[in-house]
Amino acid sequence: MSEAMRIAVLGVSGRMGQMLVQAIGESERCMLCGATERAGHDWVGRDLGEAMGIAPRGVTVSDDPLEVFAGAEAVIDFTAPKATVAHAELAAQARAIHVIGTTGMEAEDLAKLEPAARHAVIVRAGNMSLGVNLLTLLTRRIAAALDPDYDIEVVEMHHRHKVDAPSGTALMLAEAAAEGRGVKLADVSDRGRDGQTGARRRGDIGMVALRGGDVTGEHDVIFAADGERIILRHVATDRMIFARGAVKAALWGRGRQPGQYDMIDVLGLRD
Ligand SMILES: NC(=O)C1=CN([C@@H]2O[C@H](COP(=O)(O)OP(=O)(O)OC[C@H]3O[C@@H](n4cnc5c(N)ncnc54)[C@H](O)[C@@H]3O)[C@@H](O)[C@H]2O)C=CC1
Ligand SMILES: O=C(O)C1=N[C@H](C(=O)O)C[C@H](O)C1
Repeated sequence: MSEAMRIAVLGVSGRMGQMLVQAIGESERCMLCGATERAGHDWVGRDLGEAMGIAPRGVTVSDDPLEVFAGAEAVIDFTAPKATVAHAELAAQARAIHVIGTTGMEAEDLAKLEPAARHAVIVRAGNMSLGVNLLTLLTRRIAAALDPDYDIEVVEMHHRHKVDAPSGTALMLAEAAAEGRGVKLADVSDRGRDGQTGARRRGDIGMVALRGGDVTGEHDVIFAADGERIILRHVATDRMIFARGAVKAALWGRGRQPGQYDMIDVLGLRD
């Protein structure tokens, strides 16, 4: 049996960071070797287990990613866009597999991942669950089968703490719909209608974001025509689906060529 993969969790005190600690603990194929938080965070310098209110883990939370990356085969990053861009450069230097769940990254942030991917494996997805990745395939297929008389709208709802909109998942689903239609999302996307918008343009793909309460993540893709609607829906009720997906991605990355990959690659669903 091959050696357990040494994985570090970045942004460990976060909603996803704590889930990732749990998901790594579930697998015999990997072990937690390090954890980071942003400088000034009150978990920095403390034993991770003690900070989480569980038994001591023998891992001290660090605000020095370079030191942590040096001892890791993979790092899992659900933090914030600028932090993730900085992490990518360091992961490339350390030749560590970089699993990125962070959403809200702008085109300029994504462009900065390209040089890093020449030296390291990057697996990035706006949603790491099996269900949503399957839904992207269905969305692409249905969009390809229907003409633009079927108006496509992506509606998402998340908890009140979410800081980016539309969600990474909504963007994945809208991209899949555009791909199915053979158009560029940038040319047809209609985000956040307000005021005198005029009538809906044929062929547009709309995205709407709702925020409230503790909603883990809900996404509908609606194909609306005269006389009928098709609605594809994914409802996440437990963040462990994302954390387990991220751990799977890290393990999948072992021995791969440097480059950028996504969960469709990890799940073996690319056609
Ligand atoms: N791809 C996926 O499947 C999923 C993606 N996400 C995305 O993951 C990100 C994090 O989500 P949550 O955990 O809910 O947010 P959160 O705010 O609870 O956690 C983010 C953590 O990152 C830390 N952080 C920020 N800058 C840092 C730095 N430079 N170094 C180390 N740590 C740093 C913060 O202090 C915080 O603890 C968001 O972009 C969210 O949309 C969330 C769930 C699933
Ligand atoms: O911030 C979240 O919580 C989530 N973010 C991801 C997104 O932006 O789609 C994935 C999931 O929906 C939860």
